[in-house]
Amino acid sequence: MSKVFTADEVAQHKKEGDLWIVVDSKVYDISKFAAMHPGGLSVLLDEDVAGKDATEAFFSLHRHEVLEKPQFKRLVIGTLAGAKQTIFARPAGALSDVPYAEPFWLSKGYHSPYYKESHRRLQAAYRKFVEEVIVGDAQAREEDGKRPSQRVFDEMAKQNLIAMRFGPGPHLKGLELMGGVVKPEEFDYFHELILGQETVRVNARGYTDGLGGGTYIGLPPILNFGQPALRERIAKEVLAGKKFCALAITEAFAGSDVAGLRCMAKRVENGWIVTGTKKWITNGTFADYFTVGCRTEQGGLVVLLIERGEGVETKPIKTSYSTAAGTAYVTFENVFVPYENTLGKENKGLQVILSNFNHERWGMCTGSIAAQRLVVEECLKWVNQRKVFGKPLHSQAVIRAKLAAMISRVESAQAWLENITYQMNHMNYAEQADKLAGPIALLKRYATSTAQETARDAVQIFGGRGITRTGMGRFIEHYHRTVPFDAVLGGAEDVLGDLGVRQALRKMPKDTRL
Ligand code: HEM
Repeated sequence: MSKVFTADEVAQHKKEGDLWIVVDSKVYDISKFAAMHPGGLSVLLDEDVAGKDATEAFFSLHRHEVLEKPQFKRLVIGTLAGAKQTIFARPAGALSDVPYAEPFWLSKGYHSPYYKESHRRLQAAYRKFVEEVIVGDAQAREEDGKRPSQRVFDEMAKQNLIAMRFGPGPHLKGLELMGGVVKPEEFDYFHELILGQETVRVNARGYTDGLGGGTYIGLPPILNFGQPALRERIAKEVLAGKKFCALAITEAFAGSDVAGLRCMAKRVENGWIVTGTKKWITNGTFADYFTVGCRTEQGGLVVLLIERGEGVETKPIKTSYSTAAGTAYVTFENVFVPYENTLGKENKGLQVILSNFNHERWGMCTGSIAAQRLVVEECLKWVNQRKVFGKPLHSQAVIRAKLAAMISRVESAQAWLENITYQMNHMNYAEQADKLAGPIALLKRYATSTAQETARDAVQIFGGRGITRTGMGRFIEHYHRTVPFDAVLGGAEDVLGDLGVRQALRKMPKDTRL
């Protein structure tokens, strides 16, 4: 690698079997690799490529990460005399300096009233953790469809990250959070927002849901409505990453209209007998505990904690994201559930189900908006390096107009999210339910509908690459394919929009007139 070659020396090696090229100051001997090159041999024998500096050609066809792979790093035999490396991968954990790639509070020279030092420390530590511990597993599992590796859950549990995902609260008491970067008593919703936004950087939507998505929505009803003994037992195992929860509300018969559930719970001595089905249950294929919404014989609803066991069957549902999310169809056949597994009161199940919706939807907004931002960064980089008609792609006004819309959408969504997060920090749970259910529903509707516009624009910018699962546009293809999830989970856009407006109308003063 230390050897220095002149341009003339490199130029001597320009034929099949004896082929060198230069990419970003490094000399590659691709004599043997050329025959295996996925882009073919002929492109490498082109007179502008063989024995030449092919940096520009390379970067218009490959992601930088190709050069980082060990099998390709090995092809480097030296450097080009007088040339300097100009393109560097962002080191693990570092911030991006592409404009708008980071929210304002993380962009050099900008300010924010919301974030303190503990937020910055958590962000820096967790980004590094995500890139060093999670990304590799995420990309591999998104591909093979297996659930996130136990190793990742174990590492997360060591840092108490699983506990932190549930936001501020007594469950954090006495814990050392991410090596002590934030104290349990100072942990607030902005810390939780950071975890939500950084996690999506793994760019694997199914995996992200696999990484505790079910627990994120399935555990809170247990923590908030379970008997103390049950609560403690389950929280201990789940926060340690050893057991997993799933929230089992939706059915083939009922989705956003939870009042229409058909899964039946019959009262028997010391408990319940449950029979019915549930569909689209995130983490269901590997969950140990199911927080299940059931109809009672009185026609009301009850929420029960059902443990995996006799009569409980789960089978995977293939959706447009990977089975790493463990999305399942769940059947309960005459399952006996002890009475102490009742969460909240009999026939008051709707209250239990609805109680966590705001927090859940807000959590979805954090991820959805951060994912939108990653797409903006991908597009800005691409338009900068891609040449069309001899000029960078950004020299086209229509492309700049698309970027203007994309940037505006993500910045407005982030600003709205931070405002709501600030409100959450200053309200108790009941106030949040009263005052923020509407705004959170409207924000989620906005975030996910703008996300879909951004996905469509990004595909137009990337062209064929934006619909190809490998290569330059692979994250755009992934985003475009999986973006509808955010728009459906936690309530479809139209339902949420309607909820937001109905909440506002309920609060209209009776005596107001134009
Ligand atoms: C060190 C040198 C190179 C390595 C290690 C390399 C590696 C690869 C790899 C792994 C792919 C598969 C797609 C991807 O993962 O991005 C690919 C595709 C391709 N490569 Fe290269 N490549 C090299 C140099 C070049 C050069 C100099 C050209 C110049 C024209 C070229 C042209 C192509 C083309 C046309 C494709 C297909 C792109 C597509 O399907 O969109 N490669 N290369």
